[in-house]
Amino acid sequence: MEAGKVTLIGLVGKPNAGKSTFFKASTSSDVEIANYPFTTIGSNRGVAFIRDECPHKELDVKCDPNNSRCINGTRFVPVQLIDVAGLVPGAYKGKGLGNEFLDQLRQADALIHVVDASGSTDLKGNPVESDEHDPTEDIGFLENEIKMWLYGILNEKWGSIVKKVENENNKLLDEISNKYTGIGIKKRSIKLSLNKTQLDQEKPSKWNKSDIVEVAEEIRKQSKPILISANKVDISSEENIKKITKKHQPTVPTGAKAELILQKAEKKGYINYVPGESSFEIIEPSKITEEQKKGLDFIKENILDKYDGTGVQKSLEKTVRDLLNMIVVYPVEDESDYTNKQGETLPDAYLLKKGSTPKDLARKIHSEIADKYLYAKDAKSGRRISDDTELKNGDVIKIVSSA
Ligand SMILES: Nc1nc2c(ncn2[C@@H]2O[C@H](COP(=O)(O)OP(=O)(O)OP(=O)(O)O)[C@@H](O)[C@H]2O)c(=O)[nH]1
Repeated sequence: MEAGKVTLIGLVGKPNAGKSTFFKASTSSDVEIANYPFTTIGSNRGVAFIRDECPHKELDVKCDPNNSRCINGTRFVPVQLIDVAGLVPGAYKGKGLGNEFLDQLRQADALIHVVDASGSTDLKGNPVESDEHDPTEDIGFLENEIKMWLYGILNEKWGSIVKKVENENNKLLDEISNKYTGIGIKKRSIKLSLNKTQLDQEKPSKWNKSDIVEVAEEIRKQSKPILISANKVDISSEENIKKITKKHQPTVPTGAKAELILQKAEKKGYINYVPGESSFEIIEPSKITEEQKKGLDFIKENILDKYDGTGVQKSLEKTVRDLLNMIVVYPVEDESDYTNKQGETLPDAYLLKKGSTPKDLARKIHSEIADKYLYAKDAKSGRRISDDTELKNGDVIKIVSSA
């Protein structure tokens, strides 16, 4: 991921799986975070949030968040969500995945695949009798689409790749990286993928089609990891959820519609509810109708209690934390009181890859701060830390630079 770039999650799924519902439920919450200035970026782009325990509690200070929000000690750190439209099964065989689809796919760091776990819609999203369609079929097809798209890019130029490696002594890693630079796949991902396959990188002329496909699949896993959101849990059989979970990890059982209903009830002042939590509280029971009470009870019993929440927030957080391996770090300019130049306490929260060093954090803040980086301090202990220190989730760090 490039320095300074906001983490971008692509939302994909066949028509009718509940993608728009998931998108709306993740990006239009009316809880205080909604005042965030760029919650709606465009028709299909929005800001969603990852929760983290705000260090203000541990440090016993009052925070003034700038690039994020703090609600009752929970910091909501922004990520971008893009609703990737136009997924059609088998497209790669014919005219190829739609241009718009590919363009948005290129930008995404990871994907959440919203699957209709109830089996009530077929591969194209048309309604069928409940449970008639096997939802696990939907999973394989998306992975296959992306894999074959990546394979196609390599296969088209395979002859020249082989020549460059075997006749001109170029490295296979460099040659493959060149083919994928336009679609934003990092050399590091390709290196990991090639090593994983254990194919002979000096003799690509010996590779057959399935070897190239194997490499494409490894690159897919590294560069576009997928989380399955097994949606419509309220009308899905437990067996379907189990089948999907068995076929793909990670899978999160999700009730996107329930999440939206809870947020609406919160907006109307009927309940207290914060997205991601596994319970809500009815504010004034006399204000809601018997029907509404029944609906809320249904959500509590069949979704919140059973799956520990609606799964929308969990899907986003698992994608960022487990698939993208990210941590939250809090940079400050004055380590004695954890403030920036404006005197705001713990103003910013940044997402960084696990294994990031203080200099990576500097790069995320500003290229000039990175260029003129001198050293870093752990604000919690007040001690200077070495340049190769691996930052931890929740670290509060001061970067000293001559900028
Ligand atoms: N029972 C149930 N229905 C849901 C859930 N999430 C979405 N739906 C319904 O499924 C239908 C399709 O939802 P959308 O969010 O429009 O689906 P989509 O995937 O965006 O579909 P396209 O816009 O056609 O691509 C709607 O009637 C939703 O109300 C859920 O968790 N449970």
